Amino acid sequence: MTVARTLTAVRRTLLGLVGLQLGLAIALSLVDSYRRRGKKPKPFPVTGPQTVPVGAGEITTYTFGRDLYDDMLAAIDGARKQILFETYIWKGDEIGWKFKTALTAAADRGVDVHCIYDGFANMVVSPAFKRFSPSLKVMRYPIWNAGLRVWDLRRYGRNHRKLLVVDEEVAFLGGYNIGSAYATEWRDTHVRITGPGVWDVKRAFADFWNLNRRRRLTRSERPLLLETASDWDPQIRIHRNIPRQWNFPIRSMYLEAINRASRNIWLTTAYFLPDQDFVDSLAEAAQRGVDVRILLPLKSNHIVADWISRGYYGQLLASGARILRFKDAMVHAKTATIDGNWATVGTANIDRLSLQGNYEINLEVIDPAFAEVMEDVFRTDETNCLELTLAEWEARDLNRKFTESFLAPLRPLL
Ligand SMILES: O=P(O)(O)OC[C@H](O)CO
Repeated sequence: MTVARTLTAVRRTLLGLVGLQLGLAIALSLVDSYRRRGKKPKPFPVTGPQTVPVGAGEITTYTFGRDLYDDMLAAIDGARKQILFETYIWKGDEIGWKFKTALTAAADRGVDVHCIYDGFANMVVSPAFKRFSPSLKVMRYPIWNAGLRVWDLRRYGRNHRKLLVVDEEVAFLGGYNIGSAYATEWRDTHVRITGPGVWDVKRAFADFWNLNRRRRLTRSERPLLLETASDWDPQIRIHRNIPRQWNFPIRSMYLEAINRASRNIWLTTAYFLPDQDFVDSLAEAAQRGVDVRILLPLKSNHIVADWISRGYYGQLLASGARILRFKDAMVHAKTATIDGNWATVGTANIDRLSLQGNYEINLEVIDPAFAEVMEDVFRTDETNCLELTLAEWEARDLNRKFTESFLAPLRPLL
């Protein structure tokens, strides 16, 4: 056989394998969505909004969408000067309309309202919903943002952030997208902050707006938010992934905190597809005696992500880490708390798309009172979890082991 024939055979085999993997992924998704038809998630335990003072401001933690949306809408209704609103998903349903109506009313009474939503995430939302009053300044982050620079990987990140800033006074950020199902059916975590941290969230919005605006500024126009902050709050940091600047601090933030943990790491994530270094850090923490708990959905809304995620369970369980699976509803939170001191709440999932691909925003807080709230939330979630033991994991059937291994090469895509 000539070299050329061998290369052709290898190429066909590889293409065939990739085709089979994608085919299996599609088949799993179709079967899963068929099985879910008409099924409603069950209620789950939640903690009410809890507020603690941190530095010169306060942080309120939300774990139930309806509580959060009520407070966000009240803040929009009370705005006097400016609203900055940014979301990955903005459904055209009852909750989506409530936000659209409140934002439009604010703009109509003279408030300066800026909105950003992601074009790709809202492709299925009706075009009528996506027509806005001219009183609102709206940016649809485009589906294709690379233009003719197809080779430029910095232009492929999605805008996955979810935030709201009202005047100088209050900022919200966290895992919640905007939609009716998230109000009651999904377990998620968001925070409301006051104090110097608000400026950082405002800066995050303004930088994205200025970086991605389509139209050049006229001579008389100024970029959004030229002024700088006057205060530093040592307990609070806002970290932003900015793919356009190839800047991904949220992964580093996690790794640094995990690597210095001495007592506990309690991590909650909707999708768990970390890189090997991330898994190693968690496993090493467990091996040095840290109480590592990873809380995930038993079944998320993306079944292929669940299958691929399972590929990491063996190493983690063998290291002593515990895996807790939230049952009967989707847990979509992106949070962690460490050693009763450190905590993060944000938009970044523990997967490649979030940690090395998309625009994201996470709050990092070093404060025992806030860490205690986050531990309280975690304990409440644990009451709705099934723990997966190493013995159970090792006893799973061959079909499952085969599917996990077969889908493993798709990991870098997610
Ligand atoms: O990308 P996230 O974390 O906001 O989750 C969104 C849902 O997966 C939509 O299907």
